[in-house]
Amino acid sequence: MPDAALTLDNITCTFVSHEGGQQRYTAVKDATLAIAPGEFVSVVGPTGCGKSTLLNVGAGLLAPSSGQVKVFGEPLLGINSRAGYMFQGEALLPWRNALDNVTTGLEFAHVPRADAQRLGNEWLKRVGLGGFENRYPHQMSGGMRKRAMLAQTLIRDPDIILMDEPFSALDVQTRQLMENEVLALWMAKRRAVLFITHDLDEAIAMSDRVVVLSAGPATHPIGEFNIDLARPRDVAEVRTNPRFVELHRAIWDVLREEVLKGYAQQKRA
Ligand SMILES: Nc1ncnc2c1ncn2[C@@H]1O[C@H](COP(=O)(O)OP(=O)(O)OP(=O)(O)O)[C@@H](O)[C@H]1O
Repeated sequence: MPDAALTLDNITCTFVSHEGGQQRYTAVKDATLAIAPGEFVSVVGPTGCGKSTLLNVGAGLLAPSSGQVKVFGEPLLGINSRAGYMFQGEALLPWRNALDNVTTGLEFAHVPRADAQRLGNEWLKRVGLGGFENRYPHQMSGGMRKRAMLAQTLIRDPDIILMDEPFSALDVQTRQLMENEVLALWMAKRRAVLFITHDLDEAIAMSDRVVVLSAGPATHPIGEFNIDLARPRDVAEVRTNPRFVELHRAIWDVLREEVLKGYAQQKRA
């Protein structure tokens, strides 16, 4: 069997709070998750359960307290250079136009400027921003900024794509358009994707597999579902498929209780 693209093996993350004494909070405990090359995996879980923490561990931005991360079979030490990371918030530099934002990563990788600009323009076209290369972030809509961020993440053709609720700030229509665009780009390249979302519909519509996390503290996977819906998929149309409805019910059965627990904890906090 080929190595998984990304393996999170028995990961535990304990944070130490320095406010008011040395309080410890174990956000993630003994979490194991593997993503095959070319596989699209979504992780869903209640708010604040530890989804971003797991993604940060996979990106090499956060060292786990225990456990191991492997990238194509090799232990990860430091930043995961085979991964591209698309954050939840705004990641564009306000003083750079769309083209210069999209090519930032290439610049860090010392790609010659002419090559970077050619690739940048190609990617801007691919995400529907052809002709907008000179726009600055404040001159773009939320959807346009997300498109630029997508191009910024994919331009280096990473083997692993990590996405943390990338479209949560968008209106429903723009969001569905972007989801379809991501699927089309993914179908063309078939990279490993770890997609974090709290939206179960989005997770099912996009993924090959949906992993459900327990409410925190000590979050870990408690359910895993293969999404056997045919591809290519249209994220809006697939929601009316009877199998989608069936999968939604089965996953929600597991997720519901965790969401309620997470909600109760937030109210207590
Ligand atoms: N650096 C840190 N120091 C202390 N606690 C942290 C740190 N990072 C995360 N936490 C805590 O760990 C828990 C999990 O946070 P995380 O951001 O991973 O959750 P999430 O599931 O991604 O949340 P959301 O759904 O709101 O995006 C939270 O209780 C959070 O407060």
